[in-house]
Amino acid sequence: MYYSDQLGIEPSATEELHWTLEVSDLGNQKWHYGAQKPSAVEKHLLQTGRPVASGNPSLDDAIEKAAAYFASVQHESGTWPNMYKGPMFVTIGYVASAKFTGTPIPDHVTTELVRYLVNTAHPVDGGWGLHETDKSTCFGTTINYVILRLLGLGADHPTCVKARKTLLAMGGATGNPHWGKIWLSVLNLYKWEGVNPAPSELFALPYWLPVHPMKWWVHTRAIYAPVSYLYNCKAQCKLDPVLKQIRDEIYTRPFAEINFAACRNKVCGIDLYYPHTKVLDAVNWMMVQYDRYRPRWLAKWANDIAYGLVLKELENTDDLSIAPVNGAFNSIVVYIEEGRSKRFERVAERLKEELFLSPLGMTMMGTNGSQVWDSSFAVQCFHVAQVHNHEAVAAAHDRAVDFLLRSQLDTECVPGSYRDKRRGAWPFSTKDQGYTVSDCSAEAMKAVLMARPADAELIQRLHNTIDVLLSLQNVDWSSRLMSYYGSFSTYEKIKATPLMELLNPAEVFGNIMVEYPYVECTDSSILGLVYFRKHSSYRAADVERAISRALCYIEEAQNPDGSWYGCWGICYTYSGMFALEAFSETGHSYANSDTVRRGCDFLVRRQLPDGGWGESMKSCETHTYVSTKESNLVQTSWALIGLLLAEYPDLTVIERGIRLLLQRQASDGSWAIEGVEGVFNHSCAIEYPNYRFIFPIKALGLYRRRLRQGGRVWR
Ligand SMILES: CC(C)=CCC[C@@H](C)[C@H]1CC[C@@]2(C)C3=C(CC[C@]12C)[C@@]1(C)CC[C@H](O)C(C)(C)[C@@H]1CC3
Repeated sequence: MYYSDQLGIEPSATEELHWTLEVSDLGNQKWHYGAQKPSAVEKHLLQTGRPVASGNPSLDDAIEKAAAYFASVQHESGTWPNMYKGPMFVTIGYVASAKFTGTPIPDHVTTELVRYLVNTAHPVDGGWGLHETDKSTCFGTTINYVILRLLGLGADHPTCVKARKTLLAMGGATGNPHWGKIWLSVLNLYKWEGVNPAPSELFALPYWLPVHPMKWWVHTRAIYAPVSYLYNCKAQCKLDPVLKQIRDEIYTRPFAEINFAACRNKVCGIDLYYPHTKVLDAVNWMMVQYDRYRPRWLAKWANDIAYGLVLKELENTDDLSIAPVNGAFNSIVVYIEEGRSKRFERVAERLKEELFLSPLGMTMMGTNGSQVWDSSFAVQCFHVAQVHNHEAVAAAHDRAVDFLLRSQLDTECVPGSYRDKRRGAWPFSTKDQGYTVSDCSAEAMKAVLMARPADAELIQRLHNTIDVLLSLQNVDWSSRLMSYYGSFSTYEKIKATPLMELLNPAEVFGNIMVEYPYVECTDSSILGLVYFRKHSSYRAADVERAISRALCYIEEAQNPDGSWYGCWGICYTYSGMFALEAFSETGHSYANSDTVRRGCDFLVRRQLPDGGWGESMKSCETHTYVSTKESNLVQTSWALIGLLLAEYPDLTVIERGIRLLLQRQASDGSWAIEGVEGVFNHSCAIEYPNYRFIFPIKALGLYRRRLRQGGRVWR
């Protein structure tokens, strides 16, 4: 029973299966309301009852059943739709955009959005954090409280009463970090003079300057372009009775008495992950003076430049935007410029693709999905487990491969977008989103090569992938200087110095200003290149050199205790798996490599008494391995995959982990969601529900292979 049920908030249909999920050929997803016969996919996503655990299946049975179950919940588009949730600061974008632009939110959506927030409120204090499993913070509590009130929940509703009490105890909404203050200002619940400056003039600076925003990390610049526009015109929603009431509810003092300018640098201590540097404070102070005295025409001129960049982003993403945060800001900016134009309607419509439904209710996801990433790993795990051509799996396997082939980027961005060549690469979610990611490209390439190893036309298509991938490696002089030579970053190679982090204004996230070297991205890139090398001699010398440089980087990035810090999954377990796979594919194993040996020993030392592994989100925040009490299915699989690929000699260690995977499997072959697996920017956790199939299947498959090689059988 959900908390929302206890409070009498009924799901938008007494049967939640009244909802249907529409998915296009390119993986774009949208939930619709209306009674239709639910498919296996909707049942899988919305069912609440779980089958009981099945005891001890045989290894073959477990693999067979798991793969068959996973195949059965694939959508016919070749994707595995799933709720990519966790961050608690995204839905505000959808609700604020609707409020600002006067776009109605349908009742059934409203109900489900409310239900999700009611169900995720902190059980003790009733607030919300940066992500779903976080402690309550000022940011999370303020914006989600505002959402509930805008969606029509009364101030006297128990959920609001409890959250408000917590918010006021934290000092009220003036303690919000930068982004919270921006959303509040857009909603006319705060004053722009209390927001640290983000002038659009930054985008008008000459590109050769090392601080030019178009050299920042793609997400940060994609968000700051529309934000700077809103800042320069001090955009504000029309004040109405509800907003007036909220103004009276979220502060510890009457709105009219608050000195907003004095709150510019005030951030609630609970929220603070990345405090301002002195450099940022000084720059902010200067920009405040600038903002005060600059002529109106200059602000407008700079805004035209920022708007031009927003339009290019929309063109390059078919009106979707890189992710919902900038998508929501973009929709407001387009509305200010064009009113309810055709473009605005389409941007607002596409924003809805980021909403997803679960038994808890509906929320806005971190991106429009994880389609390409998941389908790549799914294809790979079917091959590793040698079930890709089994009757229950073959069709799903082929559909996933076709989806990947359809999703390869085949156009360039419009000129003047400050984007690199992308033809041949793959994105994380969908082709429409259209942003190259290094590891997504490499893993997708690996998957299609596993499926169609002898396809000459495919190899030809992959030449472009190789060109993009090679262009992404960090190999210029500054990378030598900063010792990330040979590494790969996420979307682009590093274009501006990491010293830019001194100007990180976000307060709640680390490492967002520029690209960084990432061990996982480097590992996956190696894997992609190694697979390609097996099938083609295209740019052989370059590929060879890229692989060896990347390996050197990973060796250097290893910590003295043998671990690698993971940035996109929790945490050392995730990264350890990727690193060990990269070494294994290049001929290094426990027997012949000291690096591998230390990597394995680190993992083995963390095995829990029940044979599994469990790592806490605190590892990411504190950069030290923090174990959970309970072991976790996905992390256990990661550790096992690493050890198996490294040919860790002691099979009993591995066998204990394998038993745990089998014990947790339900009688229908599935596994339950156990906890959050992913992370970003060191502080925000995000769920990857498909990992609970992909990685256990891969681990079991590798284990079976190992037993067969040794001529042994599972007892
Ligand atoms: C702080 C900001 C800007 C918030 C918006 C959220 C996005 C930045 C997040 C949500 C999902 C996210 C973590 C993601 C990634 C980057 C940052 C994203 C897009 C990437 C693509 C980086 C490379 C990684 O190896 C991997 C492919 C796993 C992830 C996938 C999700």
